[in-house]
Amino acid sequence: MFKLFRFLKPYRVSVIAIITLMLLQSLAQLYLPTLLSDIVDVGVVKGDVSYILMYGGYMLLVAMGAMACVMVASYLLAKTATGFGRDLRRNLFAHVESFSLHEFDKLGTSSLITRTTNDIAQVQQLVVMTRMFIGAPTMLIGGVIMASYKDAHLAIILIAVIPILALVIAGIMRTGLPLFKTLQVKIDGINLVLREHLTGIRVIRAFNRSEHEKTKFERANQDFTQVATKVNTIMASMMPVMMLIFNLGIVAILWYGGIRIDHNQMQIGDLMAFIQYAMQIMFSMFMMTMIFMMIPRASASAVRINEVLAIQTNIHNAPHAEKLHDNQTTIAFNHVTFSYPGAEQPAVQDITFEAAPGEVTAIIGGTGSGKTTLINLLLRFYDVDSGSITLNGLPLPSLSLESVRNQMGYVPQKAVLFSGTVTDNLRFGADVASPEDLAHAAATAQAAQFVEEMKDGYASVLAQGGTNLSGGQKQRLSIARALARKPNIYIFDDSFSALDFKTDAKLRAALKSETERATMIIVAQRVSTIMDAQQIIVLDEGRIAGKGTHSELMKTCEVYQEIVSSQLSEEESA
Ligand SMILES: Nc1ncnc2c1ncn2[C@@H]1O[C@H](COP(=O)(O)OP(=O)(O)OP(=O)(O)O)[C@@H](O)[C@H]1O
Repeated sequence: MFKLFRFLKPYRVSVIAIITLMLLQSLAQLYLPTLLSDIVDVGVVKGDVSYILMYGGYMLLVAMGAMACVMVASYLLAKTATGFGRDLRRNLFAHVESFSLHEFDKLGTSSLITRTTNDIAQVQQLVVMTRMFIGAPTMLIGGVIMASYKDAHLAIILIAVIPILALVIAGIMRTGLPLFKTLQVKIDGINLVLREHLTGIRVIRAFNRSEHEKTKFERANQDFTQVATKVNTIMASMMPVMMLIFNLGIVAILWYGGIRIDHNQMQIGDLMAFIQYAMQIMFSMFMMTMIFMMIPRASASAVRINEVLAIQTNIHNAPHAEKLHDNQTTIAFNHVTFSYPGAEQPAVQDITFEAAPGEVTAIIGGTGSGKTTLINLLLRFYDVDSGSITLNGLPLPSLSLESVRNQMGYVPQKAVLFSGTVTDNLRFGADVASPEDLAHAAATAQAAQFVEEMKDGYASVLAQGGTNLSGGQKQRLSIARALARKPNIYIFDDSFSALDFKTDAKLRAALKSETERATMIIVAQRVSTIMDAQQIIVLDEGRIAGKGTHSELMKTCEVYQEIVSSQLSEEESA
């Protein structure tokens, strides 16, 4: 957890001020009972009214000073803690941004969300407690010293009670500590079910699985509640036990104090002050218990945050990464093999081909044959296990990630749009594109007509994820977004599947003139989409089963023939 406190560095002046103010406040609190005992022993017992008024005035001043210290410290602390939380969230978000898909797969989206929100809130809460961190031990040690100063004999009772209390707290904490970690994992579980439920709501309703989902949520919720109840029960038992031990201590102090006053070994005012110190000690132990209750949970959260911060993704810019700034790009896969982490079989194996500028390279194959994997590798979402991918002869890892991705216009298999207007979405990868450029891209992608028919045209607001559009419309906007970038490399990952045959054909015809000089990689399920490609790569179970034009493959590649015969009539395929 201390590692995370490095994020408090920018607030060191505030932190020093808070510590100083809290020390002053504690000292003032410790001084008050002594003033009270003086008022009683000197003023009240001797009937000296002016002494009472003067020392009463001192007490008021000291109490007000203590209050002012607390107020300023609380203000500074609130500012520091919220700033700390904001900085930590910002850093964690930026760090997660750098992850490759491998790290996302490993940690899970839900857990990353919990870690960025709930876990940070736990640690932030601990920073808010800093006030108690300083106040509690000072009051405890100061209280014992002052009480001993008032009456060393009576202080023996206090000194005997404190270790008993400390032992009880330690025992309870030992049982509760491991449960705090489990608690955060259970929150991950709830987030996971919730996320799946909210994103898959349509499918859940269509399949009448609402009840099943409810049960799943109930189970996750119940799991969390069980652990939370257990933790709270353990923690709740702490207060009554502490109170009991302490009250017994007070009874003992009153009893023994009474005897000492009886024997003229102690004054009444000193006993009153002693009891106040005992109260302060008890209060500081309460505060310390609260801190101890927070620390395990916050440290479990801190471990989870540090876990994320400690992950170093291996997909980053090499120290002297070169920038790719050619206008045309030749892509080459050289004996590329890649397995997803934990997978038994490589997803793609010994893949070699070249995609030249001005040409269309199509990739076709059955489901799970590795088509999207090749695209993931080309976009450097993952690094290859063996072999290499080169752009204009330069290996992908030697090039700056930004410059490589700047060259690419990627249209994913499942269209992803963002909340905002149509223009915002089209401009996503082309900040400087003019409205005319965007309209042109939309027209090429066969999206112009439906966008213009929308209530506010290009200024129409899209719902989160583009849910107010049809699948085909989303797909076309996603294509227009890639076109607006005017990239050197186009990557269409099965991007025409949501389009009807007519729109598919019109779009491809419009694309041809736009992308004449570009390197086109088209992954497709439909043979009709890629029949005209200069090169077709046929994938089968992660390996290349054939390479060539449509007519060449029709003669040489059995897998291709099977795909074609399952889709086209003989006349079309000839
Ligand atoms: N993130 C992942 N983690 C582990 N295995 C994966 C992952 N993504 C894909 N795979 C596996 O890798 C293999 C190739 O998947 P890929 O998505 O490349 O196939 P595809 O040809 O694009 O399929 P489709 O046409 O159905 O989209 C499959 O066996 C799949 O189960």
